[in-house]
Amino acid sequence: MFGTLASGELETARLRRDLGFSCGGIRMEGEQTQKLVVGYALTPKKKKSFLQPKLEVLARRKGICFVPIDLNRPLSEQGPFDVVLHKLLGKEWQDVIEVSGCLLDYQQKHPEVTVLDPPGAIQRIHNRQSMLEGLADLNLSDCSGSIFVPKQMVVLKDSASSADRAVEAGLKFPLVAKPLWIDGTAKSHQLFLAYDRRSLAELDPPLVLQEFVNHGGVMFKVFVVGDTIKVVRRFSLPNISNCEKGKVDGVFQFPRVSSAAASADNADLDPSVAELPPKPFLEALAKELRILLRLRLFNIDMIREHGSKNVFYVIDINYFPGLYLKLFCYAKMPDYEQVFVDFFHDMAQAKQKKRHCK
Ligand SMILES: O=P(O)(O)O[C@@H]1[C@@H](OP(=O)(O)O)[C@H](OP(=O)(O)O)[C@H](O)[C@H](OP(=O)(O)O)[C@H]1OP(=O)(O)O
Ligand SMILES: Nc1ncnc2c1ncn2[C@@H]1O[C@H](COP(=O)(O)OP(=O)(O)O)[C@@H](O)[C@H]1O
Ligand SMILES: [Mg+2]
Ligand SMILES: [Mg+2]
Repeated sequence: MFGTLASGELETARLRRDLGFSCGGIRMEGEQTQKLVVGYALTPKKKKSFLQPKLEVLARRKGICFVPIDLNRPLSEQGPFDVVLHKLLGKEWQDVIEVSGCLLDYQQKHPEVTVLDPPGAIQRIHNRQSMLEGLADLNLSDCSGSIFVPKQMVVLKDSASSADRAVEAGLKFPLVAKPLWIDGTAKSHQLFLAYDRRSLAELDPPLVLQEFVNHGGVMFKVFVVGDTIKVVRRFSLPNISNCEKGKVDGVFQFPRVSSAAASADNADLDPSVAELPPKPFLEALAKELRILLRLRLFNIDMIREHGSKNVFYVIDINYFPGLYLKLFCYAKMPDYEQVFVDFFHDMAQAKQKKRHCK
Protein backbone atom coordinates (compact mmCIF):
# COMPACT_ATOMS: atom_id res chain seq x y z
CA MET A 1 0.00 0.00 0.00
CA PHE A 2 2.80 2.37 0.82
CA GLY A 3 5.16 1.17 -1.88
CA THR A 4 8.62 2.64 -1.51
CA LEU A 5 7.89 5.63 0.71
CA ALA A 6 10.84 6.97 2.67
CA SER A 7 10.59 6.29 6.40
CA GLY A 8 9.27 9.78 7.20
CA GLU A 9 6.63 9.54 4.49
CA LEU A 10 5.73 6.01 5.60
CA GLU A 11 5.12 7.34 9.11
CA THR A 12 3.00 10.13 7.74
CA ALA A 13 1.03 7.74 5.55
CA ARG A 14 0.39 5.62 8.63
CA LEU A 15 -0.71 8.75 10.50
CA ARG A 16 -3.10 9.58 7.66
CA ARG A 17 -4.42 6.00 7.68
CA ASP A 18 -4.86 6.00 11.48
CA LEU A 19 -6.73 9.27 11.21
CA GLY A 20 -9.05 7.82 8.56
CA PHE A 21 -7.39 9.62 5.65
CA SER A 22 -7.55 7.88 2.34
CA CYS A 23 -3.97 8.18 1.13
CA GLY A 24 -3.81 11.72 -0.23
CA GLY A 25 -7.51 12.14 0.53
CA ILE A 26 -8.94 14.78 2.78
CA ARG A 27 -11.54 12.78 4.65
CA MET A 28 -10.80 13.45 8.25
CA GLU A 29 -11.81 11.38 11.26
CA GLY A 30 -10.64 12.09 14.78
CA GLU A 31 -10.03 15.73 13.96
CA GLN A 32 -11.16 18.34 16.41
CA THR A 33 -13.62 21.06 15.39
CA GLN A 34 -11.73 23.84 13.70
CA LYS A 35 -9.93 25.91 16.31
CA LEU A 36 -7.37 27.94 14.39
CA VAL A 37 -7.02 28.95 10.74
CA VAL A 38 -3.44 29.83 9.80
CA GLY A 39 -3.19 31.76 6.53
CA TYR A 40 0.33 31.41 5.16
CA ALA A 41 2.39 33.40 2.66
CA LEU A 42 5.56 31.37 2.11
CA THR A 43 7.86 30.70 -0.82
CA PRO A 44 7.23 27.35 -2.53
CA LYS A 45 10.53 26.11 -1.05
CA LYS A 46 9.61 27.19 2.44
CA LYS A 47 6.05 25.79 2.15
CA LYS A 48 7.52 22.45 1.08
CA SER A 49 10.01 22.36 3.93
CA PHE A 50 7.69 23.69 6.64
CA LEU A 51 4.30 22.17 5.80
CA GLN A 52 5.40 18.57 5.94
CA PRO A 53 2.41 16.14 5.89
CA LYS A 54 3.24 15.10 9.45
CA LEU A 55 2.85 18.69 10.64
CA GLU A 56 -0.52 19.08 8.86
CA VAL A 57 -1.82 15.78 10.21
CA LEU A 58 -0.80 16.54 13.80
CA ALA A 59 -2.22 20.06 13.45
CA ARG A 60 -5.59 18.85 12.17
CA ARG A 61 -5.87 16.60 15.20
CA LYS A 62 -5.90 19.81 17.22
CA GLY A 63 -8.30 21.63 14.91
CA ILE A 64 -5.53 23.74 13.34
CA CYS A 65 -5.51 24.13 9.56
CA PHE A 66 -3.20 25.91 7.13
CA VAL A 67 -4.63 27.88 4.21
CA PRO A 68 -2.50 29.45 1.46
CA ILE A 69 -2.85 33.23 1.04
CA ASP A 70 -3.51 34.33 -2.55
CA LEU A 71 -1.10 37.25 -3.08
CA ASN A 72 -3.15 38.38 -6.10
CA ARG A 73 -6.27 39.06 -4.04
CA PRO A 74 -6.81 41.44 -1.14
CA LEU A 75 -6.40 39.72 2.21
CA SER A 76 -9.81 41.10 3.28
CA GLU A 77 -11.48 38.98 0.59
CA GLN A 78 -9.79 35.85 1.95
CA GLY A 79 -9.91 34.00 5.23
CA PRO A 80 -11.10 34.63 7.81
CA PHE A 81 -7.76 33.86 9.38
CA ASP A 82 -6.79 33.66 13.04
CA VAL A 83 -3.10 33.87 12.15
CA VAL A 84 -1.18 35.26 9.16
CA LEU A 85 2.14 33.40 8.96
CA HIS A 86 4.57 34.85 6.46
CA LYS A 87 8.11 34.65 5.24
CA LEU A 88 8.39 36.12 1.79
CA LEU A 89 11.00 38.47 0.55
CA GLY A 90 11.12 40.80 -2.35
CA LYS A 91 8.71 43.22 -3.89
CA GLU A 92 5.63 40.99 -4.20
CA TRP A 93 5.14 40.61 -0.48
CA GLN A 94 6.31 44.13 0.29
CA ASP A 95 3.48 45.30 -2.01
CA VAL A 96 1.02 43.21 -0.06
CA ILE A 97 2.41 44.40 3.25
CA GLU A 98 3.10 48.04 2.62
CA VAL A 99 2.38 49.54 -0.76
CA SER A 100 -1.28 48.52 -0.99
CA GLY A 101 -1.45 48.65 2.79
CA CYS A 102 -3.01 45.24 2.52
CA LEU A 103 -1.64 43.63 5.65
CA LEU A 104 -1.66 46.87 7.66
CA ASP A 105 -5.31 47.58 6.70
CA TYR A 106 -6.18 43.99 7.45
CA GLN A 107 -4.55 44.24 10.87
CA GLN A 108 -6.45 47.43 11.67
CA LYS A 109 -9.78 45.87 10.64
CA HIS A 110 -8.93 42.56 12.33
CA PRO A 111 -6.89 43.35 15.45
CA GLU A 112 -7.73 39.86 16.69
CA VAL A 113 -5.60 38.32 13.90
CA THR A 114 -2.05 37.42 14.94
CA VAL A 115 0.56 38.42 12.35
CA LEU A 116 3.58 36.12 12.67
CA ASP A 117 5.64 38.12 12.88
CA PRO A 118 5.28 41.92 12.60
CA PRO A 119 6.92 42.97 9.30
CA GLY A 120 8.86 45.77 10.97
CA ALA A 121 10.40 43.33 13.46
CA ILE A 122 11.38 40.98 10.63
CA GLN A 123 12.89 43.86 8.65
CA ARG A 124 15.18 44.64 11.60
CA ILE A 125 16.89 41.25 11.36
CA HIS A 126 17.28 41.48 7.61
CA ASN A 127 20.11 43.90 8.30
CA ARG A 128 23.27 42.46 9.88
CA GLN A 129 23.89 45.64 11.85
CA SER A 130 20.42 46.26 13.32
CA MET A 131 19.87 42.55 14.01
CA LEU A 132 22.51 42.63 16.77
CA GLU A 133 21.75 46.06 18.22
CA GLY A 134 20.90 45.98 21.90
CA LEU A 135 22.05 42.40 22.49
CA ALA A 136 25.19 43.30 24.41
CA ASP A 137 23.05 45.40 26.82
CA LEU A 138 20.70 42.54 27.71
CA ASN A 139 20.39 41.97 31.43
CA LEU A 140 21.55 38.38 31.88
CA SER A 141 23.80 39.02 34.88
CA ASP A 142 22.23 36.42 37.16
CA CYS A 143 22.66 33.66 34.61
CA SER A 144 25.30 31.04 34.11
CA GLY A 145 26.73 32.77 31.06
CA SER A 146 27.41 36.11 29.43
CA ILE A 147 26.50 37.35 25.99
CA PHE A 148 28.37 39.66 23.65
CA VAL A 149 28.35 40.56 19.99
CA PRO A 150 31.65 40.75 18.09
CA LYS A 151 32.97 44.23 17.45
CA GLN A 152 31.77 45.22 14.01
CA MET A 153 31.57 48.10 11.56
CA VAL A 154 29.32 48.84 8.58
CA VAL A 155 30.88 49.71 5.22
CA LEU A 156 28.31 51.34 2.94
CA LYS A 157 30.61 52.39 0.12
CA ASP A 158 34.22 52.73 -0.92
CA SER A 159 35.66 49.78 0.96
CA ALA A 160 39.17 51.05 0.18
CA SER A 161 38.87 53.77 2.85
CA SER A 162 37.17 51.34 5.20
CA ALA A 163 40.57 49.92 6.09
CA ASP A 164 41.54 53.10 7.92
CA ARG A 165 38.14 53.34 9.56
CA ALA A 166 38.33 49.71 10.67
CA VAL A 167 41.69 50.30 12.31
CA GLU A 168 40.42 53.57 13.87
CA ALA A 169 37.41 51.67 15.20
CA GLY A 170 39.85 49.27 16.85
CA LEU A 171 38.74 46.21 14.88
CA LYS A 172 41.29 43.43 15.05
CA PHE A 173 42.00 41.27 12.00
CA PRO A 174 40.99 38.76 10.77
CA LEU A 175 37.53 40.12 10.06
CA VAL A 176 34.47 38.30 8.75
CA ALA A 177 32.91 40.32 5.92
CA LYS A 178 29.17 39.77 5.53
CA PRO A 179 26.64 41.34 3.14
CA LEU A 180 24.80 44.00 5.17
CA TRP A 181 21.35 43.04 3.85
CA ILE A 182 19.70 39.63 4.02
CA ASP A 183 17.35 39.21 1.06
CA GLY A 184 16.75 35.46 0.92
CA THR A 185 19.20 35.02 -1.96
CA ALA A 186 22.42 33.00 -1.78
CA LYS A 187 24.33 36.31 -2.18
CA SER A 188 23.35 37.38 1.33
CA HIS A 189 25.18 34.30 2.62
CA GLN A 190 28.43 34.96 0.69
CA LEU A 191 30.91 35.55 3.51
CA PHE A 192 34.60 36.35 3.40
CA LEU A 193 37.54 36.23 5.80
CA ALA A 194 39.78 39.30 5.46
CA TYR A 195 43.24 38.87 7.05
CA ASP A 196 44.68 42.32 6.41
CA ARG A 197 43.51 45.87 5.83
CA ARG A 198 44.67 46.08 2.19
CA SER A 199 42.44 43.15 1.23
CA LEU A 200 39.33 45.07 2.31
CA ALA A 201 39.52 47.04 -0.95
CA GLU A 202 38.56 43.84 -2.81
CA LEU A 203 35.20 43.58 -1.04
CA ASP A 204 31.87 44.89 -2.36
CA PRO A 205 29.87 47.09 0.00
CA PRO A 206 27.38 47.32 1.61
CA LEU A 207 29.03 45.09 4.19
CA VAL A 208 29.42 44.40 7.87
CA LEU A 209 33.00 43.80 8.99
CA GLN A 210 32.91 41.71 12.15
CA GLU A 211 35.86 40.61 14.27
CA PHE A 212 36.51 36.89 13.99
CA VAL A 213 36.10 35.17 17.39
CA ASN A 214 37.91 31.87 17.99
CA HIS A 215 35.34 29.32 19.12
CA GLY A 216 36.82 25.88 18.50
CA GLY A 217 35.02 25.08 15.26
CA VAL A 218 31.57 24.42 16.73
CA MET A 219 28.59 26.79 16.81
CA PHE A 220 25.17 26.55 18.43
CA LYS A 221 21.94 27.21 16.55
CA VAL A 222 19.21 28.07 19.06
CA PHE A 223 15.68 27.74 17.63
CA VAL A 224 12.94 29.78 19.33
CA VAL A 225 9.26 29.00 18.63
CA GLY A 226 7.13 30.97 21.07
CA ASP A 227 8.20 29.78 24.52
CA THR A 228 9.99 26.68 23.22
CA ILE A 229 13.75 26.59 22.72
CA LYS A 230 15.73 23.86 20.97
CA VAL A 231 19.49 24.01 20.46
CA VAL A 232 21.58 22.07 17.94
CA ARG A 233 25.31 21.94 17.29
CA ARG A 234 26.79 22.66 13.91
CA PHE A 235 30.38 22.58 12.65
CA SER A 236 31.88 26.00 12.14
CA LEU A 237 35.11 27.75 11.14
CA PRO A 238 38.22 26.50 12.98
CA ASN A 239 40.27 28.76 15.25
CA ILE A 240 42.77 31.10 13.60
CA SER A 241 46.15 30.95 15.38
CA ASN A 242 48.38 33.97 15.93
CA CYS A 243 50.88 32.30 13.65
CA GLU A 244 48.31 32.11 10.86
CA LYS A 245 47.27 35.70 11.48
CA GLY A 246 50.88 36.78 11.06
CA LYS A 247 51.48 34.78 7.92
CA VAL A 248 48.30 35.01 5.87
CA ASP A 249 47.30 38.04 3.79
CA GLY A 250 44.29 38.59 1.58
CA VAL A 251 40.56 37.93 1.56
CA PHE A 252 38.98 34.51 1.14
CA GLN A 253 35.34 33.57 0.52
CA PHE A 254 34.24 30.60 2.55
CA PRO A 255 31.30 28.23 2.02
CA ARG A 256 28.27 27.82 4.27
CA VAL A 257 30.28 25.84 6.80
CA SER A 258 27.46 25.71 9.37
CA SER A 259 24.58 24.64 7.12
CA ALA A 260 22.10 22.03 8.29
CA ALA A 261 24.16 19.32 6.61
CA ALA A 262 27.06 20.24 8.96
CA SER A 263 25.36 18.86 12.05
CA ALA A 264 27.79 18.22 14.91
CA ASP A 265 25.17 16.80 17.27
CA ASN A 266 26.59 13.29 17.15
CA ALA A 267 30.25 14.23 16.76
CA ASP A 268 32.79 13.26 19.41
CA LEU A 269 34.06 16.70 20.41
CA ASP A 270 36.01 18.36 23.19
CA PRO A 271 33.34 19.14 25.84
CA SER A 272 34.93 22.51 26.60
CA VAL A 273 34.09 23.46 23.03
CA ALA A 274 30.93 21.49 22.35
CA GLU A 275 29.09 21.56 25.68
CA LEU A 276 25.71 23.16 25.03
CA PRO A 277 25.07 26.58 26.56
CA PRO A 278 23.41 26.17 30.00
CA LYS A 279 19.60 25.79 29.73
CA PRO A 280 18.77 28.56 32.26
CA PHE A 281 21.04 30.90 30.31
CA LEU A 282 19.35 30.10 27.00
CA GLU A 283 15.91 30.52 28.56
CA ALA A 284 16.83 33.92 29.98
CA LEU A 285 18.41 34.96 26.66
CA ALA A 286 15.41 33.83 24.60
CA LYS A 287 13.04 35.66 26.95
CA GLU A 288 14.98 38.91 26.56
CA LEU A 289 15.32 38.44 22.80
CA ARG A 290 11.57 37.89 22.29
CA ILE A 291 11.03 41.30 23.89
CA LEU A 292 13.94 43.04 22.16
CA LEU A 293 13.26 41.61 18.69
CA ARG A 294 9.41 41.47 18.97
CA LEU A 295 9.61 38.05 17.30
CA ARG A 296 8.26 34.62 18.17
CA LEU A 297 9.80 32.57 15.37
CA PHE A 298 13.56 32.90 14.98
CA ASN A 299 16.90 31.30 15.61
CA ILE A 300 20.21 32.66 16.80
CA ASP A 301 23.72 31.51 15.93
CA MET A 302 25.94 31.56 19.01
CA ILE A 303 29.61 30.73 19.50
CA ARG A 304 31.50 30.11 22.76
CA GLU A 305 34.69 32.18 23.07
CA HIS A 306 37.48 29.59 22.88
CA GLY A 307 38.96 28.86 26.30
CA SER A 308 36.04 30.43 28.19
CA LYS A 309 33.48 28.51 30.26
CA ASN A 310 30.37 30.32 29.13
CA VAL A 311 31.26 33.54 27.33
CA PHE A 312 29.10 33.55 24.20
CA TYR A 313 28.88 35.75 21.13
CA VAL A 314 25.73 36.04 19.04
CA ILE A 315 26.83 36.34 15.43
CA ASP A 316 23.61 35.87 13.44
CA ILE A 317 19.84 35.96 13.89
CA ASN A 318 17.48 34.35 11.37
CA TYR A 319 13.75 34.78 11.00
CA PHE A 320 11.66 31.60 10.75
CA PRO A 321 14.36 29.50 9.07
CA GLY A 322 13.93 26.34 7.08
CA LEU A 323 13.11 23.58 9.56
CA TYR A 324 13.16 20.41 7.53
CA LEU A 325 16.03 19.15 5.43
CA LYS A 326 14.47 17.12 2.61
CA LEU A 327 17.88 15.88 1.49
CA PHE A 328 18.39 14.07 4.77
CA CYS A 329 14.69 13.68 5.64
CA TYR A 330 15.13 15.15 9.06
CA ALA A 331 13.99 18.15 10.99
CA LYS A 332 16.73 20.71 11.62
CA MET A 333 14.93 21.54 14.83
CA PRO A 334 14.17 18.32 16.76
CA ASP A 335 10.41 17.52 16.88
CA TYR A 336 9.58 20.76 15.07
CA GLU A 337 6.17 19.47 13.97
CA GLN A 338 4.98 18.91 17.54
CA VAL A 339 6.63 22.14 18.71
CA PHE A 340 4.70 24.15 16.11
CA VAL A 341 1.42 22.34 16.77
CA ASP A 342 1.77 23.05 20.50
CA PHE A 343 2.64 26.67 19.69
CA PHE A 344 -0.45 27.16 17.53
CA HIS A 345 -2.63 25.17 19.94
CA ASP A 346 -1.61 27.43 22.83
CA MET A 347 -2.43 30.39 20.59
CA ALA A 348 -5.86 28.94 19.83
CA GLN A 349 -6.55 28.41 23.53
CA ALA A 350 -5.52 31.98 24.33
CA LYS A 351 -7.76 33.38 21.57
CA GLN A 352 -10.70 31.27 22.73
CA LYS A 353 -10.20 32.51 26.31
CA LYS A 354 -10.06 36.10 25.07
CA ARG A 355 -13.29 35.66 23.10
CA HIS A 356 -15.06 34.22 26.17
CA CYS A 357 -13.86 37.11 28.33
CA LYS A 358 -15.52 39.69 26.01
O1 LIG B 1 16.46 26.71 3.61
P1 LIG B 1 17.78 26.58 4.27
O2 LIG B 1 18.04 25.21 4.79
O3 LIG B 1 18.90 27.14 3.47
O4 LIG B 1 17.62 27.47 5.58
C1 LIG B 1 18.28 28.71 5.66
C2 LIG B 1 19.11 28.70 6.92
O5 LIG B 1 20.15 27.75 6.74
P2 LIG B 1 20.43 26.60 7.80
O6 LIG B 1 19.28 26.52 8.75
O7 LIG B 1 21.69 27.00 8.47
O8 LIG B 1 20.55 25.39 6.97
C3 LIG B 1 19.76 30.04 7.13
O9 LIG B 1 20.48 29.99 8.37
P3 LIG B 1 21.91 30.76 8.35
O10 LIG B 1 21.62 32.19 7.95
O11 LIG B 1 22.70 30.02 7.31
O12 LIG B 1 22.46 30.64 9.74
C4 LIG B 1 18.73 31.15 7.21
O13 LIG B 1 17.87 30.92 8.29
C5 LIG B 1 17.94 31.15 5.92
O14 LIG B 1 16.94 32.14 6.00
P4 LIG B 1 17.27 33.59 5.37
O15 LIG B 1 17.36 33.37 3.89
O16 LIG B 1 18.58 33.99 5.96
O17 LIG B 1 16.12 34.43 5.81
C6 LIG B 1 17.26 29.82 5.70
O18 LIG B 1 16.63 29.86 4.41
P5 LIG B 1 15.04 29.70 4.32
O19 LIG B 1 14.77 28.26 4.57
O20 LIG B 1 14.40 30.56 5.35
O21 LIG B 1 14.75 30.12 2.92
N1 LIG C 1 32.38 36.75 14.12
C1 LIG C 1 32.59 35.47 13.78
N2 LIG C 1 33.60 34.77 14.37
C2 LIG C 1 33.82 33.47 14.03
N3 LIG C 1 33.12 32.80 13.08
C3 LIG C 1 32.12 33.48 12.46
C4 LIG C 1 31.79 34.83 12.78
N4 LIG C 1 30.74 35.22 11.99
C5 LIG C 1 30.42 34.15 11.23
N5 LIG C 1 31.24 33.11 11.51
C6 LIG C 1 31.18 31.78 10.85
O1 LIG C 1 30.47 31.93 9.61
C7 LIG C 1 29.22 31.18 9.67
C8 LIG C 1 28.10 31.97 9.00
O2 LIG C 1 28.03 33.25 9.60
P1 LIG C 1 26.58 33.90 9.85
O3 LIG C 1 26.79 35.24 10.43
O4 LIG C 1 25.76 32.91 10.62
O5 LIG C 1 26.02 34.07 8.38
P2 LIG C 1 24.73 33.36 7.69
O6 LIG C 1 23.57 34.25 7.90
O7 LIG C 1 25.10 33.25 6.27
O8 LIG C 1 24.56 32.04 8.38
C9 LIG C 1 28.98 30.97 11.16
O9 LIG C 1 28.15 29.82 11.37
C10 LIG C 1 30.40 30.76 11.67
O10 LIG C 1 30.84 29.47 11.32
MG1 LIG D 1 24.07 31.79 10.43
MG1 LIG E 1 21.78 34.02 8.83
